[in-house]
Amino acid sequence: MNQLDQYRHQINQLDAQIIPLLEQRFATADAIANYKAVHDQPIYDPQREEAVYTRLKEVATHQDLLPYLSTIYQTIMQTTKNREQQKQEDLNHD
Ligand SMILES: C=C(O[C@@H]1C=C(C(=O)O)C=C[C@H]1O)C(=O)O
Repeated sequence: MNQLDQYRHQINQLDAQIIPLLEQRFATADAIANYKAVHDQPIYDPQREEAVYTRLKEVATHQDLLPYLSTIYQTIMQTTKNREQQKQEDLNHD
């Protein structure tokens, strides 16, 4: 294996850890969306999203990566909300 292949192997292994964690995050967001539906609460919670960004700053060990991590979290949270919205619409149309 040349150096490039070794690095890519390392990325594959990291992705194999990240993907199941993202799957768990979506599953937990499903549970939250169900709770919110039962308790008549909106899917979007800006205060909670601010708290997620604050925690990101606390947890990140490479502060120079924060803008990039923030972009990733924007996408994760937007995707989560889109998915939960879609699931609710599907349920309402059944
Ligand atoms: C999952 C939630 O719902 C939405 C999605 C969030 C997320 O993906 O972290 C955060 C806040 C909400 O806009 C939640 O309220 O915790």
